[in-house]
Amino acid sequence: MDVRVTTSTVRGTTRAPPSKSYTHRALLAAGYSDGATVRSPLVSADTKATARAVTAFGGAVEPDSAAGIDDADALVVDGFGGRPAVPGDVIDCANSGTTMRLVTAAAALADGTTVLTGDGSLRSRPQGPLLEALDDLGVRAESTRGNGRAPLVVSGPLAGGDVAIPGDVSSQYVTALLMAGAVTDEGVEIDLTTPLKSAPYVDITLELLDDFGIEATPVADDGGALDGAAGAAGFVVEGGQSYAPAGGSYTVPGDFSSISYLVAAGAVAAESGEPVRIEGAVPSAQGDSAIVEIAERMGADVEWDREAGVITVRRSELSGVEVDVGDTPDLLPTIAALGAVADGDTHITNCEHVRYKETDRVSAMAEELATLGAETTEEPDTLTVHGSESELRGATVDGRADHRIVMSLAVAALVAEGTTTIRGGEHVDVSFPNFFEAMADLGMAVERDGAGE
Ligand SMILES: O=C(O)C1=C[C@@H](OP(=O)(O)O)[C@@H](O)[C@H](O)C1
Ligand SMILES: C=C(OP(=O)(O)O)C(=O)O
Repeated sequence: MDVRVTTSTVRGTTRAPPSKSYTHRALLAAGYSDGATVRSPLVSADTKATARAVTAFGGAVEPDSAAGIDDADALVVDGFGGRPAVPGDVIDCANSGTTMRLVTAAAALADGTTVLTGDGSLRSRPQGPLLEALDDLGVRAESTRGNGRAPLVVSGPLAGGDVAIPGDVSSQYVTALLMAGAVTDEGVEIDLTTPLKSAPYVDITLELLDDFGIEATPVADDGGALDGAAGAAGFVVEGGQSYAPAGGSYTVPGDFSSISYLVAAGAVAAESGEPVRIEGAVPSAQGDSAIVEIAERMGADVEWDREAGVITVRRSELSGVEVDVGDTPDLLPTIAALGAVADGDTHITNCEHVRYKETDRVSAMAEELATLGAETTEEPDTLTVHGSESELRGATVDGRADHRIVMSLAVAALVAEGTTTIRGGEHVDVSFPNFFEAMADLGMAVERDGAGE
């Protein structure tokens, strides 16, 4: 679907969608339990893939009312009690890397064979280190094409044990092993062979596991317990634990990766003197809350009332900065879009792992922002955007079938002169299904294939 965005200003109050990362984990953790309710879930293409996997393992995921899953205020999960059944069919993880990694480790617990696949993007992403780790733990875990990519075949059961895995490809391997490890007989000890990137995502996992009554510990080189995943040499999770959230339910916080587009839109295009207010910005373990500090460093007029969970942002002149995205890969497209509007160079460093996402987001942003008139320089682990608002001109850009590329280009399109056509606008359904409705409510001039404003 083509989306056309014409230069416009934004103002008013909007609400952050619920967190994709927490929803995936909460649905699977509820699956590992005897049953639990997930309140304020993100219902999107990716989280539906995790719900399908929970169902395939013998659980069930139902909306709490007759409203239907897309409008559910809560999802009632009937769990499989730590013992996934052998699925009756292939599990389709669609576009979701989180689903594929977390479900591959869950599948290893089943006493039989599970087959996992996904769309073309997901079948190009790296799964090799997780397959090797499971293989080392005595599970048959293979790529059908022998290239470390899906389709995958996993035959359990997994008893647990000690395993080594790199930390610089995807933190989701660690999350997967910790979540499954808690219900093994022997537990799992993970030794990182390279430093962990995207560490805050493992903190999200540890926070959620704690809320489900599961103990898992990051450890230092000397084996001592650490407070968080940053700088960890490994992780330990005891086996034989039971998932059960206090009171039988878990509430998902707002999503800071999604909030990043709302903050960026306000920073570049808020109506003069008028703020954009974003509700649902409650503090949690999400590393992507760094968007507030990054926007501030660029010169944005932004305030975060953490207690109220409200971010207020007004338009201001932005300047280029240097940002290390080792911990916050999903912010790269947003920062690149901000950089295209800012004055001077924005250097985004430590971003090689951002190439392993739904698409190579480093190249995608370098090329698509260049189409809008921004100069960009790409290196293996650095993207530099040589910004200047006056240079951005509406053009036809390719969203690369990647939700974050689409949403970031839409932010740049707010200030690009004339109309920008973004191809593949429908892919926002992966993480922020009502993105264009929310932006239109704030004032974005947007048309979607005859859908109007
Ligand atoms: O665990 C998670 O919820 C995620 C981890 C990150 O991936 P990597 O750990 O592969 O960098 C992030 O990019 C992804 O959007 C969500
Ligand atoms: C990379 C992402 O998600 P996943 O790895 O789950 O596909 C994302 O949401 O940006």
